[in-house]
Amino acid sequence: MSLLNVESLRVSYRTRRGRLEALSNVSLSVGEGEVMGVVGESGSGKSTLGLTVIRLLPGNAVIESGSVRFNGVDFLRLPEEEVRKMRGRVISMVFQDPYASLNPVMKIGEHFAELFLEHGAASSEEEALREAGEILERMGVPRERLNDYPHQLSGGQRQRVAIGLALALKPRLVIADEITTALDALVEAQIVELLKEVKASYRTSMLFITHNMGLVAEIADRVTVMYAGEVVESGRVDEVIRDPMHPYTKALLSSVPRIGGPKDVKPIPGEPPDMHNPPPGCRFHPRCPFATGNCRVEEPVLKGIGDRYVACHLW
Ligand SMILES: Nc1ncnc2c1ncn2[C@@H]1O[C@H](COP(=O)(O)OP(=O)(O)OP(=O)(O)O)[C@@H](O)[C@H]1O
Repeated sequence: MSLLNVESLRVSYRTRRGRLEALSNVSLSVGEGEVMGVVGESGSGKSTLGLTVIRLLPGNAVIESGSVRFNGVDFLRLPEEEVRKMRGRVISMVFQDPYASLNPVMKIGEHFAELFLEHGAASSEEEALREAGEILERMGVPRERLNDYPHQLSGGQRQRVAIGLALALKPRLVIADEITTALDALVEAQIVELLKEVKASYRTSMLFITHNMGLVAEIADRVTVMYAGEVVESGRVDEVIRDPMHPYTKALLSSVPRIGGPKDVKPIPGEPPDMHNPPPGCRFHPRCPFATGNCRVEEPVLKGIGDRYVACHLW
């Protein structure tokens, strides 16, 4: 059985313009020690998925139906108090902006000490700081930085600290949401290297959310491709990259420069739909070069072909 099982998840937001369905019937699973890439353009529902899994959705979100099973337990039905105890210890999240996990008026060391003491993972502040120093060094940040405030660090170091905090209590699942997007290319490459080391040494499962298929290729074992709140394709990363089945996956792959791949990067023509009013039939049909009449009226269902899944009438 997988560590994380998301089944037929439907999540909407109440907005001034009415109800917006951000996730429509989304299913995926993440195995023990596995990195699942979740990829798609802005607005496809990736962050909503991550926030649902760790139960940090904003107040205007409504989980309409579906389930999130974590280690066999129905996570969406657990009392908030239990979820709070699990956050950080069993499941944690790293955001695009490291300040989402860092308090500007607390020293780096204090963040770790608070986390360890709150979860009973250290018996004294000295022990917590000793442990924190080791984690920082594993993250490639000098131990002396424990005495600094977040603003005294570079953007890359701040993100390393946020990753260290997320891993500190050795959780079983880390959700990483666009964690390199705000960094320049060089620092991004260093963080990707760090994540590869983390993957090899911590064996933590990861939901790696990104709009960049190139990063998925570097880090993930399997990938779930999302478009307009739906899963359009999933499978092993190497297979999906070698032989993408969904026209959207093909377009995503041609829109990123890859090491050794073609240099002529083609942006995906058109725009993702207004999610208050998504198109009928296949949501990708207005941008799809292969769309037929059927694609405009009938919604494709996700079909399994071996261990690959694709939602496209062409298959
Ligand atoms: N708090 C909110 N209230 C209302 N609508 C929201 C809220 N958060 C997200 N949405 C909408 O839900 C849809 C999915 O957004 P989400 O942030 O999950 O997508 P995403 O793929 O993570 O995109 P991005 O990379 O831009 O964050 C979008 O149409 C977005 O405008």
